[in-house]
Amino acid sequence: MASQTEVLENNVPPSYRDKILKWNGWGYNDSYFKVNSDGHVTFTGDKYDISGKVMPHLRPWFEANLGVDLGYETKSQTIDAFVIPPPVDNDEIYDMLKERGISFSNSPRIRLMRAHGHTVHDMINLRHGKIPRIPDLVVWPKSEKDVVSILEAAQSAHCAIIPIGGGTSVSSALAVPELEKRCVISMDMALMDRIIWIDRNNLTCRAQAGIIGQKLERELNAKGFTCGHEPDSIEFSTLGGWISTRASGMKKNKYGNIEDLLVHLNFVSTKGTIQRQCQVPRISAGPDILQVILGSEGTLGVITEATIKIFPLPQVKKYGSFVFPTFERGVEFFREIAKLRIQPASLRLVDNEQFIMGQALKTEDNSWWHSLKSSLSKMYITKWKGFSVDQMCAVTCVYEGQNDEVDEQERRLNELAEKFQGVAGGEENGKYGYRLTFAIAYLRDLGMNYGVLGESFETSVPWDKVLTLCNNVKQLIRREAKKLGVQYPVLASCRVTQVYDTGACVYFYFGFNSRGLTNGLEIYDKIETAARDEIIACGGSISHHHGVGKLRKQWMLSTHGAVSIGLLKAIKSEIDPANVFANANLIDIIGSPHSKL
Ligand SMILES: Cc1cc2nc3c(=O)[nH]c(=O)nc-3n(C[C@H](O)[C@H](O)[C@H](O)COP(=O)(O)OP(=O)(O)OC[C@H]3O[C@@H](n4cnc5c(N)ncnc54)[C@H](O)[C@@H]3O)c2cc1C
Repeated sequence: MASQTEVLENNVPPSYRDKILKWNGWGYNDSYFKVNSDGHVTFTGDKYDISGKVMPHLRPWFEANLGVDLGYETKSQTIDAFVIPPPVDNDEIYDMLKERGISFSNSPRIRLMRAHGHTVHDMINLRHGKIPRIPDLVVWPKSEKDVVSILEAAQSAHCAIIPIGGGTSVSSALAVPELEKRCVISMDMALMDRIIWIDRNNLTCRAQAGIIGQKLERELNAKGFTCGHEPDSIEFSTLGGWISTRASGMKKNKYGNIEDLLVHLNFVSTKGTIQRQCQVPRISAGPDILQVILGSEGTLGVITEATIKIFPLPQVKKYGSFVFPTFERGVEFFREIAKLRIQPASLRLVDNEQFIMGQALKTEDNSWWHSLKSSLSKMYITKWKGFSVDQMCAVTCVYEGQNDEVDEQERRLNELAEKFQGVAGGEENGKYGYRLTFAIAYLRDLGMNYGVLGESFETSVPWDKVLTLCNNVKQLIRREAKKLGVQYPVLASCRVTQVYDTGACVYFYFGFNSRGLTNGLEIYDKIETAARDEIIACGGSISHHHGVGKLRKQWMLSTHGAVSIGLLKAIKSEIDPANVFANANLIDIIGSPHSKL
């Protein structure tokens, strides 16, 4: 790492982010996929179900589906080789923070750890390149009072601020705009991580915004409650991050999305604090200001505390699974579930490509796929039921509730599945599908070691367009990749992850082997942009839950129209006239250095 002449620090707290997370990949330092000396893939560490296990089908899957050659490695540079730009110094802010007793540091590594999220660009820049502009200073408020104090100091010393929660953003929301000349402060919310109170009568909980999902859930569970919000990033993402990105969790059918769970919050802006005077379940008092803050992506101010709904822990949690002969049948099944409003806590339909990928991740002893290949069940599925292994797909579900409620849900789903030629696949396969969720996030890093560029992206779409959108986008990805010179098989796969009355959320995985290409990332960008254009042409949205950040900003105008964008700009210039919150997410601000207007 390039040295920096002077490191200025005050009372730097020990931080999980700096101690146990990777600097150039996803998740915990000790947890990653690797190829053993005998050529099989295993998962290291001891934090996940698959830790320490061998996945004998994974390497062949990578070879067949992405043309990966273990002889061709694209290892990451080391942290020592990484060139970190020097900070924009601002003596005034250092002095003011010290006077106010605020913890801060401008150490290169601490700044780097807060300079990015987890897009493919972020990862490629870390592994093989550099990040041209990173925060100049990191601060750690311990309370709302500290947040107010930091904002005052930043305004007075002409600094910009970017709040950071878990740093799991996949929209470039945390990237510092390259043209920003001011000293940029990354406000790390990690020390504001407490549950403040739990109200058992009204079933609400007040927590500080920096609390990480897994901690919030663990502490609520210990008291007999759950908040029910379970994004796939729950291990690292925060309450404040969820609100500011309008996050969605896998169990939204039962508990709701973050906007349904949010009752109240405190929001510190450069104009003062927004705080509703009463904590009521609903209010008819003009447009809802909470809806302006939800999804504001750090552009307007800092969420410091929030009150959310909580629920008694369910009596039963049970998994289920089904296989369907085709994706079409699976979508019809989901459509009917939504019509009848009988969706269990979570439902996922994976296409054939993802079904096969899921099987490739299983250890030999527990592979459903493996047993299908060799046992009577394969005969049952393929011969008697007429399923083709190249087309079948799977549904996994989570049931949560009272005993009789779950029994009834299970009974109705089993009955309905039969109508669409679905075959029950058992609880164990359902459970495995969900448990894999957290490990799958590590898979991209393995691919990147062998030249694979991969990403996931998502959308929401009306029911009548789900199938067209899924088929068209997958075909487009393969077509564009070929046209742009990708020489190996391309992964284009999707799953339906949320159902609504009027439509669904569709989540895509896309990846290709960049071996032999000099401009892999450019090709990647062209394909992703074309895929997003296709999504929109097919009636989908720019995002269901990942948000806009800077990555999807180009589609904001066509999504909302000029009048609405004008309104968003007016809100921004009213609440943050000096553009202190200068991450440049969502919209361009007239007069700001990044503005194209
Ligand atoms: C493997 C993986 C799985 C994911 N799964 C899901 C999923 O299932 N559902 C889902 O919705 N998303 C998912 N995401 C995306 C991401 O986790 C969410 O966007 C999440 O809500 C971000 O929270 P965070 O705390 O990490 O925020 P960060 O990444 O730190 O920040 C995101 C944005 O919020 C702002 N921000 C953060 N905290 C505050 C605050 N207190 N006040 C004001 N602004 C703030 C930041 O400035 C930034 O603009 C996933 C991402 C990854 C990498």
